[in-house]
Amino acid sequence: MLVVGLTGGIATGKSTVSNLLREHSLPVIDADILARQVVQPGTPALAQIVATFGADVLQADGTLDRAKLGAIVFADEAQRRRLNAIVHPAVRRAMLWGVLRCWWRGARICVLDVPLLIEGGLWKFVGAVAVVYCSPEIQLQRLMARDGSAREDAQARLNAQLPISEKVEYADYVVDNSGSVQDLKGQIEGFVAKLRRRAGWSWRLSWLFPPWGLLSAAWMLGWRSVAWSRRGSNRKTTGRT
Ligand SMILES: CC(C)(COP(=O)(O)OP(=O)(O)OC[C@H]1O[C@@H](n2cnc3c(N)ncnc32)[C@H](O)[C@@H]1O)[C@@H](O)C(=O)NCCC(=O)NCCS
Ligand SMILES: Nc1ncnc2c1ncn2[C@@H]1O[C@H](COP(=O)(O)OP(=O)(O)OP(=O)(O)O)[C@@H](O)[C@H]1O
Repeated sequence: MLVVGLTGGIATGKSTVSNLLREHSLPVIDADILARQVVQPGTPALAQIVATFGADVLQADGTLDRAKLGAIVFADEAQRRRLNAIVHPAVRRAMLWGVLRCWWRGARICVLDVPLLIEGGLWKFVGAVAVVYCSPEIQLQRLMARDGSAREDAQARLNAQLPISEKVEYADYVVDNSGSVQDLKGQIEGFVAKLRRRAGWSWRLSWLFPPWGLLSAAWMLGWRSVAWSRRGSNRKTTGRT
């Protein structure tokens, strides 16, 4: 099964792209949704959040006050790291189960929509990285319009992630979402066709004979790490940072 890591900057359009991919019958596992599920009342992650940030980050009904916690963690990197250390392991476990479910159902392609795919190092473990791009200015405008947030708050969220120009360097595919949603739909047609070609036919073999799947996954991971380290040394010799 081809596991595609879909990422981008905040509000560059990952969810919009994910919805279009679902319309093409590709299964999408959304890390933002999982990150909400793992902090539902009664979960160990929510208990750890309360122990770390205090009961003030809860609403009267016992659910997480996301706006309050967001205001804390997007203003302070150390606090954000503490939150990430609680939530990310639970999200990773849930994603792994999601991938296994896709494989079990015989999916040929499975898409992981993960905002922090590059920052968290998960990009190394997927078969292909797709980055949804738009310029930082468009990103900021869309973020402010969607969340009704002030420019400084939106900028603080943008600053909590690697700049989009750096994420693009990790991409096997770039989806340019600077234009209209109609333009995007056209690009997604081509993108899905490329993914289907890349997934090929060997997924059937992997499903019927799991050791083949494990071997080809190990080969792919090894090849990606060699290709990436070569790219890294080329960048050093050409003086790029
Ligand atoms: C801080 C929280 C409570 C704010 O909730 P809120 O509803 O306002 O935002 P939401 O979860 O919808 O996230 C919106 C976007 O913010 C960005 N974002 C979220 N968390 C982070 C983070 N820790 N670091 C950088 N960017 C982040 C992502 O691009 C995400 O798509 C929430 O984002 C959270 O629990 N974050 C930690 C978990 C996490 O890293 N989630 C991202 C996917 S794993
Ligand atoms: N091509 C487009 N033209 C105009 N608006 C768009 C376009 N693509 C997405 N948007 C809007 O921009 C906002 C951000 O898009 P979306 O929610 O898909 O981004 P995201 O990358 O998933 O965000 P997050 O990182 O917060 O999860 C939404 O309000 C969406 O409707």
